Amino acid sequence: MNKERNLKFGRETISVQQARERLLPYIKPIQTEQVPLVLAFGRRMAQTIYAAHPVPHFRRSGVDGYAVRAVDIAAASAIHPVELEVVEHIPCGTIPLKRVGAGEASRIMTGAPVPDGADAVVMLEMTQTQEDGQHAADPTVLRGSGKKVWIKKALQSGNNLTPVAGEISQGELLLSEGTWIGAGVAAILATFGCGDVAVYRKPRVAIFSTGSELLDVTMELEPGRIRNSNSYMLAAQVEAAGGIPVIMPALSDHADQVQAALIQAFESADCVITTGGVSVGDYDVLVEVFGSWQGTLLFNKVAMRPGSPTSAAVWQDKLLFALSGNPGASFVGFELFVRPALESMQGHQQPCCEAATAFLDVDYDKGSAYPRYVRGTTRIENGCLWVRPAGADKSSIMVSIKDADCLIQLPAGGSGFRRGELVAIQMLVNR
Ligand SMILES: Nc1nc2c(c(=O)[nH]1)N[C@H]1C(S)=C(S)[C@@H](COP(=O)(O)OP(=O)(O)OC[C@H]3O[C@@H](n4cnc5c(N)ncnc54)[C@H](O)[C@@H]3O)O[C@H]1N2
Ligand code: MOO
Ligand SMILES: [Mg+2]
Repeated sequence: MNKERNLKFGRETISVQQARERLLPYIKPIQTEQVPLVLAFGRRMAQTIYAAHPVPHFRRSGVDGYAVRAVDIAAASAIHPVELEVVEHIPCGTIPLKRVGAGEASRIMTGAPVPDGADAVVMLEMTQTQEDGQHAADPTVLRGSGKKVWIKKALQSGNNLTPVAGEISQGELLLSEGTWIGAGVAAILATFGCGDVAVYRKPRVAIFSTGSELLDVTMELEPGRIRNSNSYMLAAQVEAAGGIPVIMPALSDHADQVQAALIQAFESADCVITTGGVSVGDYDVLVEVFGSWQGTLLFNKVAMRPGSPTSAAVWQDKLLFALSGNPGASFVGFELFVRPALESMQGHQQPCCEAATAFLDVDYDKGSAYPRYVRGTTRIENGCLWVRPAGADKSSIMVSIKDADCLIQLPAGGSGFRRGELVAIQMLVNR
């Protein structure tokens, strides 16, 4: 066997876990940048946020009603309402000027500061005033003080108000570095006045496809040729993982030219992906490239189906992922290796999400020498999660990828799996 064939066939098979471990030393947080809050959605925090003030920072009424002293209305009921004198009206955004004393109440709106002296707020519906019936027509009728209100319900001290720091204490750790900025995080950042946010820069990912059968997306079909779908599929995956995809021009068939093109791409890319050309075929150019790779080859065979020829290498501390050409294998290879790497670069602390379990919805008869990662579709029935293959799950099949919301992780060996068995699944962001 000549040297070249040795390279193609003499591959050391390692597990998915071992492959991830080999990648780890090269996955480093990317630079950070300040962006306006509205442009930070979907990015990851590059700063830690502690509460600069308590929330709420004033005792906040939870209802529209009357701020009272609970002790004054302890005997109140619908039959025996307790009469109080209204001393003030407190809309939201104002500061109460009067203390609520014995026998007194202040009319207050939801979200307004509860006045000193008061320790509960009675809902409007549990009260009655002389003007009830008029105020719908004239909302200013009750604005002043010196009116009476009758309270028809007793309350405990603290009812219907949130104390200072009832939600968040000053100094509390709110958002750790690496937190993904979604709706809830955006609300916290806005609450604490973070108009600009430090986030990790989006990694630029160059995507190359290989193979002289490939036509560009706008080209007419020709006999024996297909359109390049993997580059666009991978670009969508890169974007979903927070990166900036850059679809690169077609590579030539010559290993030295391919190596030069890849190395050049690293000048502006944080990471490079190739698809195709990693198996044992005559024209599998990446194999040849890795035979004379000027950087480090990390692995070139992983115990997994699909995508066993998935390879990875390093060029000057940056990662090159060489995914299989078969669309299913390319998709899965990205999810297992590239997505976690891109997310780690953006500060994600646990990018390899833990598997959940689901009941298998159909028999799955194929055993496998390697663990399988089957594209799956989940459904919930009576509160239980069921999963079935998204469609034909051969590595060469592209059309079922769109229906996958998870990868079903089937262990190696055995003669298949029966409907109703519990299987591990890894959720995807694919739909
Ligand atoms: N004799 C063997 N043959 C194969 C083996 C093996 O071990 N021995 N492994 C099989 C496995 S497993 C896989 S996976 C594939 C890997 O193939 P490559 O990574 O070398 O990819 P190509 O040969 O370039 O293409 C395979 C297939 O995918 C289509 N393809 C490639 N690029 C694209 C693209 N950008 N968009 C759409 N489709 C693409 C290509 O036309 C081929 O049909 O090898 C098996 N063979
Ligand atoms: O490694 Mo493959 O199983 O055809 O994708
Ligand atoms: Mg091939």
